[in-house]
This record gives sequence, structure tokens and C-alpha cells, in this order.
Amino acid sequence: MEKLLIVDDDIGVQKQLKWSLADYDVVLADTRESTIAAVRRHEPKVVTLDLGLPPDAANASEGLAALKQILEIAPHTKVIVITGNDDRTNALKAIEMGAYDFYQKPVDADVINVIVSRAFSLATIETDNRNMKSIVGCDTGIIGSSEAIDRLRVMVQRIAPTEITAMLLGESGTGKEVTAKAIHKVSNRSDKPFVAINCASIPENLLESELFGFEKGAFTGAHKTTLGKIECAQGGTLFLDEIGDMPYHLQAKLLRFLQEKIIERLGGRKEIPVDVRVICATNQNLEAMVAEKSFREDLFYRITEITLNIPPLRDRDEDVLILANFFLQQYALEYKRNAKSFSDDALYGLRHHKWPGNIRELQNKVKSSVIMSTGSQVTAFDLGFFDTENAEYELSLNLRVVREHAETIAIQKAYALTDGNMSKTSELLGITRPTLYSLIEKYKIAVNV
Ligand SMILES: Nc1ncnc2c1ncn2[C@@H]1O[C@H](COP(=O)(O)OP(=O)(O)OP(=O)(O)O)[C@@H](O)[C@H]1O
Repeated sequence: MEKLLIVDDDIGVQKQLKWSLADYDVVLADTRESTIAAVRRHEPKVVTLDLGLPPDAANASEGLAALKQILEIAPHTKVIVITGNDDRTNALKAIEMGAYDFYQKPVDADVINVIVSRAFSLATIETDNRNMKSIVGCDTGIIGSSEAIDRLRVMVQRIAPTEITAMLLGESGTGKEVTAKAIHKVSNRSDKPFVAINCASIPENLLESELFGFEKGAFTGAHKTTLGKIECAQGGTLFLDEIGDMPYHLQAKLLRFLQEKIIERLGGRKEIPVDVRVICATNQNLEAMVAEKSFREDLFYRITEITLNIPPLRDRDEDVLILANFFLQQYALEYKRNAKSFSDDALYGLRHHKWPGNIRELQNKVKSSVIMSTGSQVTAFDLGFFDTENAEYELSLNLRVVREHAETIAIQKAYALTDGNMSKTSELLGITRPTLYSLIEKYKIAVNV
């Protein structure tokens, strides 16, 4: 039986609703506090919520506050608000805040049954869709449920079976290599190698031999014939990351390989046929580089047969929690930790952080937080969100988190007030300098010491 939470402070109405909705496993609540506790404990897909809750039963303020909190804790919950029969204004306000539907008293068993059953159907479809999306993500390895990522996955599926040369554009850490791997994985080259090379991280004089390989004796130190990355990718896919950093003189050689599908190793005379699909990526403006003649125009057109834009994480909020949860499960398993979920303040911190380092930053934060975590919940403190001054922290009931957060904020404020004078900071805080230093180290507070 599906779990349904009924929130009403009138025992008569509670009974009537419970009786009308006998097909569900009903849980009852009559105040905002008991509602929130029931949402956390039972995770109902659907809630009927009377807006007139005590201590403000004559108005809707407490009911609307409960609605806001429910949707913060469990954003996918379908909340049906129940109002007095002339309170359309608050009903509409609730819909604006994210309630699924509203119903005006008096209770009619048939009507409320239809509304509740529709809410359950929709909740189930949405859950299935979300699960489907993660499964699609697992196929390609691209996790996320934002529209942008959905579109990217569709493009990956379309271009993978072709030989088209794709250019992946996006900031560092947005998932360009993950996308290149996805194209390889879905293509019919998937049982052959995927070889990645970062053109920016290899010194200019070594890049040529890294890519094309060399014959024994080609230069001092070339003791044996060595295959380059292109040959290593034979039959498979070569991912050229940071292609904008490819030295100009190498660009012509690369173009020849792309057009004629043959290479020559350094110091070699033999033309070697290669069957390699190429995917490139950059976060530079190649068109501008072409205009200023630091990137060859012919190569530019050869490698940008199709362009895929990968948006930064700050433009796809929906993906943050999905990725964070994915990494949490992954690292909890890897580091044998008990962490199963994020606390409310951690979720708040995750949602509101701007993620300049994109997914790589998110991944690192979750990884270290899982290692730091002591219980089944990862907290904002574990994630290193000490500076998020917000009301949402009040949601945390974990005393350690509350104390550590308060101490961090107090130290930061005192430090700022005293212009970074450590003696005055400790005096203001009423602690000794050694204690101040140890707290600064413990909470990893950025100060000039
Ligand atoms: N959609 C995604 N799903 C799962 N993991 C992802 C996703 N996007 C990125 N990651 C992870 O984030 C990290 C950075 O991704 P990736 O290396 O693909 O980014 P990039 O854009 O190629 O970065 P750079 O430009 O710095 O090379 C990797 O550890 C990767 O596994």
C-alpha cells in the first residue's frame, strides 16, 4: 500500500479523510513539526496539507511554511493543499510555491480520491523517469537529468555510430573527456582502445613523438621503436584534449593524418595506415585563434564537423544533487564508509555553491566529505561549507554541525573585525591564541598566519 500523509489539526476531518482514503497506508500529523518529522520518517509520495495549522489555525502562514519545508526536504513530494471553501488566494499561493493541487473543504470522498490517486500516478511516473534517466546515464557514463545533459546524451547516441569528427566545447571539469568516452562506448569501436592525450600537458618538443611514435635511433635516447598514441588507438578512438595548445608546426602533420589516415613515425620512412576516430576538445576560442593565425583554418574545419557544447555545472542546478548522490554512493563503497545521504545543511550548501571548478570540484568535495564523515549522513561541515550564512542551517539538528558552524562564523567575523590581528581576534573571542590557532587549523579557515 502507498504511504499517504494527512496533515490536519481537526480530529474530525482527519478521521473523515482517513476513512475516505482507505486504500492508502495513512500517516497522520497535526502540526508543522509533526509533519516535517513524518516526511523525514515515512517519505510519503503524496501529502494532503490543511493550510490552517496551529498556532495560526485561522490563517495559512503555518501551513504555507510547512509546505515550503516539505518541498525543501523532499522536492518531488506531491502536496495537495486543503483550504477553507473561500480561501482561493492562499490555495493559489500554495500552487505558486510548488504544491501539486488544491482542494476546498468540505471533503467529498469521491473527489479527494480522484485527486490523490492522480497525484500518486504522477509521482510514480516521475520516479520511473528519473530512474530511467540514471540508467541512460549508466549506459553512456554521463550522469545528469538536466535538459542540457539529455540533449547531450541524444547527440552522443546519434553521432557515435558515424565517423564524424566531434569537437567538445566546455570549461575545465565539465565532462568533456566523459563525453568523448561515451561516444567511444556507444560506437562500434567500443571493443578497441580509447586513448586520450592532453596537448597542453606535454612539452612541445615531446608532443610529436607522443602522438606519432618514433623509430629506434630517431634521436638521442630513442633506444627502441615506440608506438605513438595514434597507433595505440588503432581501430578505436583518439581523444585530443586541449587541441588549442597544439603547436602550429604539428597542426599540418595532424591534418595529414586526419585526411589521409596515414602516419609516419619520427625517423621512419614507412607510411603506416591507421584507422582511428578522432574527438577533440578545447576551452579556448579556436575561431579567434584562426583569425589571429595561431590555429590553422583547414585543421579547424576538419575537426569541427560537429560541435557539442557542454554547459558548466552552475547552469544546470538539477544535476548537482544527482551527481553528488552518485559520487556519495561511489566513494562510500570505495572507502568503506557508512555515509548514505546528505544532511539538510549539506544539501543546502550543495545547491547554493557556484561550482567554479565544475564537476571535478563537486567530485573532490564529495570524496573528501565521505572520507571525513563519521555517521550515515554527510554534513555541510564535512563538505567544507563553513561560510554559508543562511537560515537553512537552523534545519540541522546535529549539535556538532551547529557548534562547528557557529564557531567558524564567529572566528571569521572576529578576524575580519580586527583586520586579521590574531591577538585581538583571540581576545575578542575570549580564547587563548593557541586555542585560536588550533580551531583555525581544525576548521581549515583561510587566514594569513
Ligand atoms: N556527466 C558526468 N557524469 C559523471 N561524472 C562526470 C560527468 N561529468 C564529469 N564527470 C567527472 O568529473 C571529472 C571531470 O570530468 P572530465 O575530465 O570529463 O572533464 P573535462 O571537461 O574533460 O576537464 P578538463 O578540461 O580539465 O580536461 C571526471 O572525474 C569525471 O569522471
